[in-house]
Amino acid sequence: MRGLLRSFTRLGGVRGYSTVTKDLRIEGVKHAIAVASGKGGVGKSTTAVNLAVALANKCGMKVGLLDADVYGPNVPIMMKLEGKPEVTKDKKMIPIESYGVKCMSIGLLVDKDAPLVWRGPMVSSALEKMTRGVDWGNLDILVVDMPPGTGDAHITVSQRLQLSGALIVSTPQDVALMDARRGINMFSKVEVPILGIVENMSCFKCPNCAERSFIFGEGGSRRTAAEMGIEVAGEIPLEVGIRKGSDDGVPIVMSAPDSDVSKAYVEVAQKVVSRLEELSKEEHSRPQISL
Ligand SMILES: Nc1ncnc2c1ncn2[C@@H]1O[C@H](COP(=O)(O)OP(=O)(O)OP(=O)(O)O)[C@@H](O)[C@H]1O
Repeated sequence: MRGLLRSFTRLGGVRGYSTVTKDLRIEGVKHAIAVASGKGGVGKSTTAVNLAVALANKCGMKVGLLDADVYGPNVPIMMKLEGKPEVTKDKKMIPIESYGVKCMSIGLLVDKDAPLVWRGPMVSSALEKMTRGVDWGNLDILVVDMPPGTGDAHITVSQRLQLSGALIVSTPQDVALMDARRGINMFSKVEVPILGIVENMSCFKCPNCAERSFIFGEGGSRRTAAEMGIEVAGEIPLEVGIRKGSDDGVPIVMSAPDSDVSKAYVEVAQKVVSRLEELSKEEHSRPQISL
């Protein structure tokens, strides 16, 4: 339904009216959401992984994780995925399950150390294979770890998956926030609702300091969110255990569920669930025109 609404509005149609068409969402997948960042290295994949694990293990959702970061697919290491995906009779790949999450990554299909060189339409066809060529079964939420930046791959994923929303990850620094704004504007242009902004490494709790044991950032994401009319979906502290967990293939939500960091990820997951519920209600209450 929303597929045609979006194409319609993109072609200059009138906002607020939809009409009946083929739904482009993946069969069996209720919501696909992007975890994106304007700038690279801000913790997008770490957020995607811990969000997916929190949604599955703390919110009782059926969850998939698609590593669409074609330039640096790290999910296989972060989720300790081993082997190649099996293929069904109708040639669909079966995701590999880890920590209760069904995972698929381009990193599972290529040699570990091979350079990933994408030319022309190759990114688009790889993403097609990673989305429609996978037997996801029934999922409440498919979390998509996007490539960093804003580009062709983002538009392709937004359109192919009919994203229900996008979560933007940034660090508190101005340079990261400037790129985050670009990301937010790009998703707005393709009519993907912003679920919120996650400020990663937002503060540091010094374990050995007697005084001033908390060092806070300057609340840059709060300012950016307020200026752009979006919500702060969470603030994740800087925590050494996160890096170790990623390298060892054990997301911190699993290894230290009672830590402040894990609680922060669970709060992000709960906000995502309630925001998706709100958006579904809004979509159902929109006026519809049938052809
Ligand atoms: N809150 C945090 N505290 C400490 N380290 C973190 C935190 N979040 C992420 N990291 C570490 O920062 C590094 C970059 O994180 P990550 O790979 O998730 O970023 P990314 O935005 O996905 O990067 P890329 O742009 O390359 O895809 C990793 O080593 C990760 O373990």
